Amino acid sequence: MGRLAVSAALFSAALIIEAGLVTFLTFWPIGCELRRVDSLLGFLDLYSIDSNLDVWVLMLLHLLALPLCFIRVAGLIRRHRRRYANARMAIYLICYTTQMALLAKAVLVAVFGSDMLSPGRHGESGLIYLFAAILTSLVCVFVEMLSACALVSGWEEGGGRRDEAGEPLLDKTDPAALQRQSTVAMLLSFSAQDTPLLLVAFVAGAVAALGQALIPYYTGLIIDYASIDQRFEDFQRTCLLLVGVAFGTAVFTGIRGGLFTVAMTKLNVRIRTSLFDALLRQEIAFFTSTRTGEITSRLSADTTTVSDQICLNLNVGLRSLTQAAMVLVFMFKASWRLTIITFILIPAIILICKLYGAYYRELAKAVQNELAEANTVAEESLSSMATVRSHAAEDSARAAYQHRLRLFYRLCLKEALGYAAYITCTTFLPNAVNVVTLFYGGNLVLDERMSAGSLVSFMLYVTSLNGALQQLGDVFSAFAAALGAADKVVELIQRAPQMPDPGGLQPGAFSGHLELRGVEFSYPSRPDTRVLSGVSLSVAPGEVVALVGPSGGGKSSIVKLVERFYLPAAGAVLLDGRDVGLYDAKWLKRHVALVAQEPVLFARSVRRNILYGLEIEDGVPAEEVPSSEDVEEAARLANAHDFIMAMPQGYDTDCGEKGVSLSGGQKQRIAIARALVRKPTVLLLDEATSALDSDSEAVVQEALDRMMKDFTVLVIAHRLSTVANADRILVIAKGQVAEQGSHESLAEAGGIYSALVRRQFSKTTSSASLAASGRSSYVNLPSLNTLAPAAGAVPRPKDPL
Ligand SMILES: Nc1ncnc2c1ncn2[C@@H]1O[C@H](COP(=O)(O)OP(=O)(O)OP(=O)(O)O)[C@@H](O)[C@H]1O
Repeated sequence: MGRLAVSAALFSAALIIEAGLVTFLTFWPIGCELRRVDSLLGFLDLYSIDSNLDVWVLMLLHLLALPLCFIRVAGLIRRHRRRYANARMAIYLICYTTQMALLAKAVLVAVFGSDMLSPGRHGESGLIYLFAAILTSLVCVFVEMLSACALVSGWEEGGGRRDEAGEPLLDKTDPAALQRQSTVAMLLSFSAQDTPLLLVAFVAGAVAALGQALIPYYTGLIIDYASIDQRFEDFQRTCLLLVGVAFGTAVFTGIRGGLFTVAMTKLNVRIRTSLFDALLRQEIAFFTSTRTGEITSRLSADTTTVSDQICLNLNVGLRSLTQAAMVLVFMFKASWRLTIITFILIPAIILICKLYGAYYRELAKAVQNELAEANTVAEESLSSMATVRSHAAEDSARAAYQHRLRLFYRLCLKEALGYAAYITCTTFLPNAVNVVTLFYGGNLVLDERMSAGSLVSFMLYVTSLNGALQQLGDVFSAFAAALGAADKVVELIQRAPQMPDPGGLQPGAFSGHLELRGVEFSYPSRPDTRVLSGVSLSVAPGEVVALVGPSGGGKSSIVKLVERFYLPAAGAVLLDGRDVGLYDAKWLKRHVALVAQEPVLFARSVRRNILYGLEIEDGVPAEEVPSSEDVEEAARLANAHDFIMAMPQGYDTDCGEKGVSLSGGQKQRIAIARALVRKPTVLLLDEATSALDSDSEAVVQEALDRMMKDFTVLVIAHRLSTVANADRILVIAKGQVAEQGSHESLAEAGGIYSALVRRQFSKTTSSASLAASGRSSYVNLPSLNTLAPAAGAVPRPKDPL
């Protein structure tokens, strides 16, 4: 950072002084009183000196510029020493050599006066000098502009690191610079869609800037007419003109502001939509490894920062730029000498802005990160408020949040200090320049080379230019902050999902034969821990297979693989003999329905919760959307119809956020209805009753028992009644199928299952025998999971211990 800052500072200083000089060399002949030029060939005479003060101004400029020009050339030669053949280097060298020759000549003239290079002797070569000066100036400015753009957009970032051949290392090794490139490209492509709107806004802004520049001009005229020339009619006319100009300026300023606000909103909507789309595309592993607070912070805070800051600053930036350009033209018209003096201000302000921009960008990124962390901590507590309350953990939640906020506050303090230093400099510099301008301008008025009105106009221009430049500085740092936030948003938008897209298979006939063949699996967040090792199982159409076994054995992971939340590392998950990945995702989710352990409902009506994923908005053709009768039938099957009808608005009752206004059992029954309304062929039941109290469980279990007769079912069960009802039982332990068979055969086999059953009986006070429980009756017995945790398995909070 240190070396980068120093070289950026030197680069910027040289660049700015050069730009000043280029302008100086180009405008000097134009600004000079033309009566002094007998012919164009006599242009060298333009360097003749009017007063001692002029000599000092010239000397100061040249003395400042020359060493910086040398540093710049030396830096160029060092950076490009292996690339002499490079065309860019050649252009640089020609331009700078010519410029240095011009500068040397200017210094000689400034020191010894124009006699030394008389027009008579050097007229011919002088003309060539003039064209060379203008041409080289233009080329230099163009090349430097490209260079500056590259620096800002990251093409030349990376601390100037180069490989052996002197090529920038960035495209191979610097992800930050690459990210910045794609951020800028994506933002440009987002904004490009509003080009007509932005063009109109820009034209309105240019007209407003012209108006702004005219106001000081007419003010100066009014002062001259009122105090010096005493021309009353002209005075009145100019006053009226000024009112007209002020009104026109206000109208165009309003148009520009309004249009930019519209563009800002459009950009915001576009960024949010793209980001949300990108998030919906991501694989499940992304959501388990990224905290929800961080994601929502990107979606809310960062997208707003990006669109607001970019549009606002584009608006202010363009306005300031056009205003500065217009004001400069008027300033040159009023007094070229004074204009050159004020030009000293530009390098200083731009240099400070550049350095501050780099520093601020880093800080802004850190502040955004810290805020996202604080949000995550708050979100974690707020989204699990019941758990926080039930463990009386409010104090630790508050402490964690306060800790994050303290870190955030410290960073903001740093940011504020940086801002304070920046404001101090940018407030002092313009005032210092005002004093110098007044001093020199006063001298010109005393020498009668400028009218008092022109001096007043000029001072108003200087104020206007200061304002424009200060705003440009603010724009620069705000852009930097917006780019920092945009980097993260664009990174998410461009993130490619780590799972291949599903196929488009939608077979007409589907029997629901489910098979896992030699499946090996690890979670992406823990690639070294094998969760399933060579699991093979098969569920025939219409069969009910129960998965039992110790906690952490891998039962839920099997269901997640069938749902294609994850991909197996080896082996295959097949439906009707074809890989699950080949099926169309929407088709698959209609034919293979899941009732999860902890049902999630959304803040919408009961009806829409049952229809979740099957509405017209989900891309389902109108004729395939289940009817109200279908919804009610599913709810009846799920034992949910009666309690739904008992609610004030029946199926239109709002479930509240995450279904808070319903009990656990009610939520689970709605989730079952949601699965049934799809009329699936395969049902996956993941311990659907484990989180319920015994009353709710009885009702839900009854619904499940009823369902199991009609579908191919893979059920993770820890209730003996469910297990006993199954056609086949698979014992999953340590990621493998340890045993399989019927309840009776396994209970007698003396393995893991019989140990589970034995221990369950010893814990049960009730003497209800398993055999007597029958296939359809429900017996509320303790969990099989509680009996024998697998060695090495991680116990999880959901276990009903
Ligand atoms: N998202 C995840 N990321 C990483 N590891 C996970 C994840 N989910 C589960 N695991 C781990 O995978 C292993 C198997 O978990 P799984 O949920 O499949 O077991 P289970 O047999 O269903 O357990 P339970 O009966 O308690 O639900 C466990 O060690 C668990 O810690």
